[in-house]
Amino acid sequence: MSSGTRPKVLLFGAGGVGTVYLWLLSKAADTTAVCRSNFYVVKRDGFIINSSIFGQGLHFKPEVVRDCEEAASKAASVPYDYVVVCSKAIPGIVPNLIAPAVTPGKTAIVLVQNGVGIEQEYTDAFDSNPIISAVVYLPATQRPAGVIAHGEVEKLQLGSYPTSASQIPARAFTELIRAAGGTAEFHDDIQPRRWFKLLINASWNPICGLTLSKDTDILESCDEAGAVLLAVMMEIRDIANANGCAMTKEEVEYQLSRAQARIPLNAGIEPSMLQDVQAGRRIEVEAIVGNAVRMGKAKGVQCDRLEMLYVLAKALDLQIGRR
Ligand SMILES: NC(=O)C1=CN([C@@H]2O[C@H](COP(=O)(O)OP(=O)(O)OC[C@H]3O[C@@H](n4cnc5c(N)ncnc54)[C@H](OP(=O)(O)O)[C@@H]3O)[C@@H](O)[C@H]2O)C=CC1
Ligand SMILES: CC(C)(CO)C(=O)C(=O)O
Repeated sequence: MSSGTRPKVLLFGAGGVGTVYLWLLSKAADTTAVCRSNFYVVKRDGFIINSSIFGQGLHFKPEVVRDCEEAASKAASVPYDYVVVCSKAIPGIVPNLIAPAVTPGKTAIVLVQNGVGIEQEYTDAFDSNPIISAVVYLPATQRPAGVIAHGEVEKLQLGSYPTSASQIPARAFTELIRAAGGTAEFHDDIQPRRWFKLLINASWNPICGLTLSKDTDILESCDEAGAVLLAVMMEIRDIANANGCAMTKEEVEYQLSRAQARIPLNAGIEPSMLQDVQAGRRIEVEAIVGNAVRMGKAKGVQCDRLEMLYVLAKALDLQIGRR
């Protein structure tokens, strides 16, 4: 590790999820965050996290930079051990942006993002660096800039990418998150965990984003809704199964039941894709829906409902991009 026993971490994507991990990691590592629209606010006032788990009004002032070139110049001769990517998973952009802060053969890149098929562009860009793939359960929103609301779950599931790569960097990062007080599980193969989470994201995220509705509002909208959601999730399950990540119908029903159980509590969730649509931001349509559809079609899996969601969400994303 770089300085004594404290590893050196750069966060790229200081939004809802990233800031909670920045706060946690700052307890066990030397941290710096790349900030964009929140740069001036955070540089002046720091972040405030209101978390159902860690406490309300948590104030901290991290080291912030405007981009990875500035991060690299501040790092001087001591390279980053980790670049943690918590921006939205929009393909074709981030590897170039983080490159100045990535030391070949040294810096591990940790992808804390939703979706499937998101890792390969990092392996292509950084073929001598460890790539760590992380599935994240952490409902969080940044509103206004610098103020993070975090709900009742915090869990990372981590593994190497590709699965055959050395496990040492992913295991070390898992230990770092634990040492910082977070919840982290190492998995020999992280891909089945990605698909299990995708059951929720590839179904609820586009449906809620396209309808400007919380998940429970969809379920309550008409008698047909529950069966349609189950059918979409079963298509995702079939694609996962065809790609070597077996899931049972019971696991699918469990994922659907989580939203059903929140109806009497009046506790609907606004998935991140809905929040992005409301804020006029580009959506993670390829990472969360498009990649799965393509992987399904390549294996001859029937996924008409998911494909329809992809086409609609893609058109919405392009429309947002034109505004
Ligand atoms: N939010 C949630 O509840 C959950 C999210 N996830 C997943 O976690 C990942 C992160 O999501 P979330 O935290 O919601 O994302 P946010 O949109 O809250 O944060 C992303 C951050 O990345 C920053 N960013 C993007 N591009 C750049 C750039 N070029 N330079 C500097 N900063 C940049 C954004 O800055 P700017 O503000 O300037 O755009 C923003 O602060 C996603 O893959 C999401 O699907 C998973 C579980 C739950
Ligand atoms: C499951 C959920 C809704 C929150 O953890 C999510 O992953 C998202 O908002 O994208």
